[in-house]
Amino acid sequence: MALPSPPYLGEEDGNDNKDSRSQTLLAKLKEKAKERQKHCGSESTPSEENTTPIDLKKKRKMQVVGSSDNVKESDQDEDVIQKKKKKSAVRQQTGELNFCLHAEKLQALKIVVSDIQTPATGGKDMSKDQVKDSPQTPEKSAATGFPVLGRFSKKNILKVNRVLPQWLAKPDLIHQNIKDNLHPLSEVPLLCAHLLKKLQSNHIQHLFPVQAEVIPAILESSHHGLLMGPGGHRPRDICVSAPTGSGKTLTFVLPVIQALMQRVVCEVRALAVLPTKELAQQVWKVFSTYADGTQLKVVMVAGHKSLAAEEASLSEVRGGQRRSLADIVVATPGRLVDHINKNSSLCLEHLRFLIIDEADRMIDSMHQSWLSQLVKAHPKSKTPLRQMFNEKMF
Ligand SMILES: Nc1ncnc2c1ncn2[C@@H]1O[C@H](COP(=O)(O)OP(=O)(O)OP(=O)(O)O)[C@@H](O)[C@H]1O
Repeated sequence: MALPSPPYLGEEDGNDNKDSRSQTLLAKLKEKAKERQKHCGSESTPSEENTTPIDLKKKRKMQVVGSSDNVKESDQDEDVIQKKKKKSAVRQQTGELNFCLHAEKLQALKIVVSDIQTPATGGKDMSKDQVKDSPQTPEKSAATGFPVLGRFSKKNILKVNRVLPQWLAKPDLIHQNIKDNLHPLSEVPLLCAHLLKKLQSNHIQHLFPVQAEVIPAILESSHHGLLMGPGGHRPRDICVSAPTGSGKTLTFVLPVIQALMQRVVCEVRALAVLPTKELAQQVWKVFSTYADGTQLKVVMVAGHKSLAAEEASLSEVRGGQRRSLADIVVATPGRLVDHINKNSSLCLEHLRFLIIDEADRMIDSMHQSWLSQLVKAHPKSKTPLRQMFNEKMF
């Protein structure tokens, strides 16, 4: 039996059927979606209050995934619309939550800030006077219990008055103008005939101001011997500060030679230390010039010769006994330390005059610790340093 074929309704009728079917399907889906929305809304509302935005997102995602299992592929468009709607709802909710969280944070910050500003005044600002009077140690915040840092009071610092020693605070001032303050040799007291003659033979008729001031002072202090100054006191140390070319070299050369020229036994009694070999050579030359005609011997140890040659010029051994060959030694710091450390030919037992020329530059070479080595080499090293400096210092 043949089945009755459906009546031909034309192409338009077929299309209508399809449309009506899809419309009904769409209507169903919409209903489902509405139900789901209602369902989701009623479920999520109470719990979302206690969840973080991240949890909410996860939840939404789970729901979306769960719902997609039940929906057919043809429903994807509708699903996307629903997702967007949900997302916007979630964003709105999370925005509110974020706002709430921010507000809470701000509140917390406000509490902390107010603690810092007003720990002890119950929220009121402290006046400047109160801050000044506040204790030195940091207080603990009443609200947090943490110590509040940075609240140290200002203390008036006592002004320190610099006190210079008398010899620096009240120095003997010497005229700067050399030409208008020349002193004829005949007027200079205590200068011996030998040196006057030597000066004249070197075409010097006048002494410069610094020379006229310092030479008599040194001669006076050594007038009663090398160990004792005026009144039985130890000879004074002397510090001279004068410009270049003012004649400082003769200022110490002349009195040292005059003080030593009557010596009986040759021993190193004067030591001049200079920063460079060239300066040592200049000073050695001046010493040699004015020591000429006396029995004084001037020796230079500045590295211009080998250490052994310098050693030989300092002393010799005769009859099993060491004999000094130098009364006045002119040295550079480096070589001086070498001789002190490496051999015993430099004996400083009888040293009476220590001359530190170019003292400002010599401070730079103090890293060689030549001065402390010198003090150690001196037999009076166990006595205080100032006694070591009984000699004159320029
Ligand atoms: N009374 C004097 N009359 C004439 N000339 C002098 C006199 N005293 C020193 N001179 C000469 O003046 C020059 C400078 O002297 P000197 O080298 O002693 O100065 P200084 O103060 O030691 O200088 P610097 O700080 O550069 O060593 C030298 O040529 C020296 O011969």
